[in-house]
Amino acid sequence: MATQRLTKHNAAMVQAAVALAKKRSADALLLLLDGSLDWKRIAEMADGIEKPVIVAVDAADDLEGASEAGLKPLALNKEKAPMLERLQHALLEAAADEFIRTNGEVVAVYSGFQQGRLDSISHLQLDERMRRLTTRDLQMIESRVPLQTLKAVVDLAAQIGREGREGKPVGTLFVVGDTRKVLEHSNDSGVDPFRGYNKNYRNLLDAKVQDDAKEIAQLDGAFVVGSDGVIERSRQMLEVSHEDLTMTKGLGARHWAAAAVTRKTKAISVVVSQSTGTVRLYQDGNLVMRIEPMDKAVTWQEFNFEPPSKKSSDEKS
Ligand SMILES: Nc1ncnc2c1ncn2[C@@H]1O[C@H](COP(=O)(O)OP(=O)(O)OP(=O)(O)O)[C@@H](O)[C@H]1O
Repeated sequence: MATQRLTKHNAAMVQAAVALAKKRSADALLLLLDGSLDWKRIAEMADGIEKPVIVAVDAADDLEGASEAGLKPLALNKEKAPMLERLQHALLEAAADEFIRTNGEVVAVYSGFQQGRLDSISHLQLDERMRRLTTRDLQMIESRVPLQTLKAVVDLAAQIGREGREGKPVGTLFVVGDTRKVLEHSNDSGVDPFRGYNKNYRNLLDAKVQDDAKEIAQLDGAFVVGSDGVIERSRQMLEVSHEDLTMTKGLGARHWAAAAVTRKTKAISVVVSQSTGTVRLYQDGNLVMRIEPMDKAVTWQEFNFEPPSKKSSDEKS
């Protein structure tokens, strides 16, 4: 478990962020932390803020007691990521959990320069285009696959679409549910790296397994995933006829196969397009949801510590 100390300095920063959030009537206050804190104290300090006070840390364990204190807990699982990425991720997750509106204003306090020391406060105006599918959207297609599994797979797919792998775009396909039937329509396209592993090492609800899946997503073929989130097979080529389907122009074999398999089975397909990063969900052969990659809509600027050079400011004036 990691803890973050509520030093005099950190407390003063939280107070300043609370004051700013109140003054600007922000839609939420976000505390991006390196570990657990005295949540009751934080709630007391934020007293008077009518809007959500979100506390985000990397590990879910460190958020124990936060809900009870009246705060909105957010586990990030982004320990090694650079600060701006963690902040962006926290905002996206907060929007997905409906703690904030996707076009709201948020005051965020975080350690931008030194771990454990809250040194930065940002007042962020979120972009309306920062659209993230919400649990409510997913509930509409929950019918056959439990929401928890669907959410984990869609989150992972959106992440793959957004980030790719090592700077390269990655496309992939997850076919979720009705595995027995799905496997009747699929063949190995190569050695399946998950084969032979215990179920616990194949469950996509687990962050480590998600990382493994991101690696394997670079290889050809689809993941066949059970309703419980367990990867039953990876690297599968689907063989299904798709004569009776209609498909958006420009989509290729991966998307046709994804849609077709949901016509023949009760599974839901979650496809990431390599060329655009867009995630599409198919059910009964139809497109039921499309999620655009968000990092193309939300642009984050790096901090710039250098004052503009004399020359460039002259040019502007
Ligand atoms: N029947 C299939 N089952 C599983 N995977 C497939 C199937 N057909 C194609 N793929 C995978 O999709 C990859 C890309 O194929 P293609 O470019 O035709 O698809 P696409 O639908 O245009 O997707 P993208 O937008 O990602 O390019 C292939 O290299 C292969 O890994």
